[in-house]
Amino acid sequence: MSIRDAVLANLKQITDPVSGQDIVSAGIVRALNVEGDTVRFVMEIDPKLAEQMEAVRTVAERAARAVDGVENVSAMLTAHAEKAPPELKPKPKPSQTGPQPVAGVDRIIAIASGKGGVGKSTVSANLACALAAEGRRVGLLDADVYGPSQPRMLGVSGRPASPDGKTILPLRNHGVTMMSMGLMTNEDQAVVWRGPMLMGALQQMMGQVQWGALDVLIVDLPPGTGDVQLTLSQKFAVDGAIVVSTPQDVALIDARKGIDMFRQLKTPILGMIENMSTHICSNCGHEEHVFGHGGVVAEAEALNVPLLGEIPLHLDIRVAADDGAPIVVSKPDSPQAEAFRKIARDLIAKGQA
Ligand SMILES: Nc1ncnc2c1ncn2[C@@H]1O[C@H](COP(=O)(O)OP(=O)(O)OP(=O)(O)O)[C@@H](O)[C@H]1O
Repeated sequence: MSIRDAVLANLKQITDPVSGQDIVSAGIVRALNVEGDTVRFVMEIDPKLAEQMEAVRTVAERAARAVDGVENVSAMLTAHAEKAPPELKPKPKPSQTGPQPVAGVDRIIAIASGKGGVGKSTVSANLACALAAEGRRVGLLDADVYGPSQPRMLGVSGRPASPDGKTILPLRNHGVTMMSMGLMTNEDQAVVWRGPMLMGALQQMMGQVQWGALDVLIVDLPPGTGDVQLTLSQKFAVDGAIVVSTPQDVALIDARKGIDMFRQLKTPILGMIENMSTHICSNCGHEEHVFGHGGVVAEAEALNVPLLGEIPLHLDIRVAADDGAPIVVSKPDSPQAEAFRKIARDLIAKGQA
């Protein structure tokens, strides 16, 4: 049994005091991430129950640590999305609070997805590295507080330094300057991310991180249409959004919501990327359409947005991401890397990156 499965099995022994189900089935345990002997996950809870759930969090951490091979466990409490998101009806703000540029940053591109797990972070990391390989000065902000994955994907670790206590020094690898909101949270501390906190944290990341002079800052957003997306588009001059989706109907429905949101926020949509487009067997090269095929092409056409590219589902892409060197860095000449590199070159040719 893998460590992940063993941790999940132990967590399933814990009852959610609210629903009476186990905390995994109740959907409380999210973004479970195993890296070597370190296990991280978040527990999505009703913020009103934070005190009561803190006890459950402690038990959950202990249960995860009981698994053989696990040394460190970090479980964070996060507030689950409350009510209908206010972002559906954004109110225009007075001009002085309108979208502002970030000093030294020429362009901001947001990478979004309607649904989690469709490969938004993988696309962001590869696109950032591919743009850097083309000679662009690239920053990557991992704004996915619920499941920060860029430190792992880009192979960086450690907490960013702040020599003066005001500015934050980003990390750098594969030619990309990177900062992750996940690196700012204290691993031992339970954090309930509420809307205003998220907004504050995002503003801090954009304004206080010493990005230096960048041609493009890529922002890897959390999935869905929430506070982070809203704040980013309302407070910062976002030049364009790219929406990543798999060809499945369920993912596409959510992708459409994301596109609607950006349209309402008047953020230009640069296009859609179909990820996990076809599965290419790493042994025999046989192609298979695991999640269907062509769904995103059709959707992009229906929504009148460009299709920027199709990325195959390939084991090497996943392995490269887990090993801290995205495929465009670890196997730059592979057809899988070429799929990302072509998108990067096209964006540069159009003056968008
Ligand atoms: N084209 C691909 N081929 C193979 N594996 C992929 C591909 N794209 C993504 N993956 C893998 O799928 C998993 C989910 O990808 P990723 O973390 O990029 O998704 P996400 O949309 O950012 O998810 P979330 O926002 O929920 O964190 C990862 O293990 C990643 O390595």
